[in-house]
Amino acid sequence: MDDKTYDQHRQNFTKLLEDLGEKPSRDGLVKTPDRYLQSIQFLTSGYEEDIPTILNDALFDVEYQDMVIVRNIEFYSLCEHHVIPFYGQVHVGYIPGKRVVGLSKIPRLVDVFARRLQVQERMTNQIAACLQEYLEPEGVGVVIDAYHLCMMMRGVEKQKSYTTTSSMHGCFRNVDTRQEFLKLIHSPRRDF
Ligand SMILES: Nc1nc2c(ncn2[C@@H]2O[C@H](COP(=O)(O)OP(=O)(O)OP(=O)(O)O)[C@@H](O)[C@H]2O)c(=O)[nH]1
Ligand SMILES: [Zn+2]
Repeated sequence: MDDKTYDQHRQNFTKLLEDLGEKPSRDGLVKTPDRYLQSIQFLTSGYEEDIPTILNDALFDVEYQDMVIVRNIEFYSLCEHHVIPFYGQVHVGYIPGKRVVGLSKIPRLVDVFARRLQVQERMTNQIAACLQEYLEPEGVGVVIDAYHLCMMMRGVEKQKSYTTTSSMHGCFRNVDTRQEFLKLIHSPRRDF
């Protein structure tokens, strides 16, 4: 964003604070428009990310034909309807074709799709489709459990309900593979 545009947003946000009944010139609020703009830029930085750069050649030829699962990947995203956070955990599984991906790249991809204005279903599909495209695995499964603050601190105000979405590609659409994946991601955490 260029300086002129940034300044315009700062003025608009200051006006919004004023219209909400605040005094933007008071101590605690003087820097708030800047803090807000920097924070919203970070929270939507996923648009700018380049997936090939993130994968950074971390695709390795390894002979392994069974399921790889990275579970409990925490994320924070923003609901596109209310611009209020939704947050939770992503569970990713895949069965490699010719190659495996560097494990850390999976949470990095999750953040690419989380740091945008999102709906949970789209985010789930985007993570699965991205892994399917770059890894060309036998199959991939993504499950997301998330709390939506727009359903908690406003709106229906339900504190305990959370939303689960899933996206299955390739062999993860087979009943047995899907069941194995779901069983593993829901099994209790083991100490080791
Ligand atoms: N499917 C889906 N819906 C979402 C997600 N995040 C928020 N929503 C819903 O988007 C809907 C927007 O509905 P509207 O009726 O236009 O908005 P609203 O009047 O603020 O709705 P309430 O939240 O019911 O007060 C709400 O039902 C939200 O719960 C999401 O990730 N996926
Ligand atoms: Zn919402």
